[in-house]
Amino acid sequence: MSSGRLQDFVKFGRKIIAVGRNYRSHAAELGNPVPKEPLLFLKPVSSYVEMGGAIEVPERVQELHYEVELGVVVNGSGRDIPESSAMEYVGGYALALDMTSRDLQSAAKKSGHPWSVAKGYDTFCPISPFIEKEKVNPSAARLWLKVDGETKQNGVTTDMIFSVPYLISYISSIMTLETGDLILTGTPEGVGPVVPGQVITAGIEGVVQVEFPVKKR
Ligand SMILES: O=C(O)/C=C/C(=O)CC(=O)C(=O)O
Ligand SMILES: [Mg+2]
Repeated sequence: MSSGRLQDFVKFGRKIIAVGRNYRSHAAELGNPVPKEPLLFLKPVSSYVEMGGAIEVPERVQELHYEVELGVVVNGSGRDIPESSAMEYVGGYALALDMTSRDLQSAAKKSGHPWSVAKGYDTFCPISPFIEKEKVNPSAARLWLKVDGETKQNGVTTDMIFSVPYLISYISSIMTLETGDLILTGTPEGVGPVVPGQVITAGIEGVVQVEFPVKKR
């Protein structure tokens, strides 16, 4: 697949595979145990919103949280990928927000239900433009997020429990990874609520910055 099309992963990618609790600091702030193996869930590609769009708060959602994350854009099709060759399947990166209805997620957790509703509404995956592979060190990228100019998250991917190569290998042992798929690698500490009227800015230090207003759906 040409790199031109890879840059359009938002339109052509088939899956958003998200990793939960991949930073000890975030697991601790929500009172969750540190996972022994990656905790995976899927978000629909219909949840993408690109720069110029807005994050929508649905009527049913009482507490919408931001989570800044490093996204890994897959290039190539692979299953059972060894960790040693996993980086060959990285086409590039993106900065993403794993927007989460924390109230619906808490209710789902109590009932033993999946997180698809809490994580899957339209606009719940704000995304930066495609970032070339050479521009990001996935084991030392600083992620930051501000709400109305006030810093809320500031973490470094060095603190991930499971590294990008490990995640690629692990995920491909379950489902085939395909060009344009996006892996959301989890959020560092500092998650919290946003309401309509606020503006989120976020970035990978020295690489990319995004801005998304929050509005009512
Ligand atoms: O377990 C919880 O209460 C919440 C976990 C998440 O939402 C996990 C993530 O999406 C993450 O760590 O990035
Ligand atoms: Mg997340």
